[in-house]
Amino acid sequence: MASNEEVPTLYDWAGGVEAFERLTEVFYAKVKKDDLIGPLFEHMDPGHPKYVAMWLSEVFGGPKRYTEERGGYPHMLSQHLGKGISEPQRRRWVNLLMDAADEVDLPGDPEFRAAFAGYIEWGTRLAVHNSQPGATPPTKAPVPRWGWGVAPPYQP
Ligand code: HEM
Repeated sequence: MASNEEVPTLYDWAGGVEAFERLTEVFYAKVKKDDLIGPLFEHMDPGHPKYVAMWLSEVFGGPKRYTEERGGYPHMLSQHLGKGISEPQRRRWVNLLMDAADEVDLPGDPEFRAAFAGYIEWGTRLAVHNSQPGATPPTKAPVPRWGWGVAPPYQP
C-alpha cells in the first residue's frame, strides 16, 4: 500500500490548473444558456470561470491563489450572500458541472469522482444555506482543503 507521501493531491490527479480552467470554461458556457440558473449569472464578471478554477484548484490541494489573489473565503461568501439559491437551482448547477466534467475528460476513476462529487455536494449545499435571507454564516474562514476521504486513488 502506498505511503502518505506517494498519494497525489486531487489537484494533481485532475491535471492541475489547466484541467480546472477547461472545466469552468465549459461549465459556465452551459450555465449562461440555462433557463433556471442562467439569470443568476446575468452580470457575471468575465473573469468568473477563471476565479472559480482558482478556488477549486486551492480546495483540491493546489496553490493557494484564491486566498492570495482573490480575497479568499470572505470574497467567495460575499458573492453568494442574499442570492436566495433554491434547491432546484443547486441541483441544476451540480448537474451542469458533472456534464462539463465528463466533456473535458476529468479523470473518471471512481475514487476521484467520489471525492470530487463529495466536495461539490457539500459546497453547493452550503452555498444554498448561506445565500438565504437572514443567513449568518461565518464571515472569516480558510478556503477548505479537500482530500480523498476513505478511498485513496487506485495505484496498482
Ligand atoms: C461548490 C459550490 C460552489 C463553489 C465552489 C462556488 C464558487 C464561487 C466563487 C469562488 C465565486 C466568486 C468568484 C469571484 O472571485 O469573483 C462565486 C460566485 C457566484 N456564485 Fe458560486 N459557487 C458554488 C455554488 C454556487 C451555486 C449552487 C450557485 C447558484 C446556483 C452559485 C452562484 C454564484 C453566483 C451567481 C456568483 C456571482 C457571479 C458574478 O456575478 O460574478 N454558486 N461562486
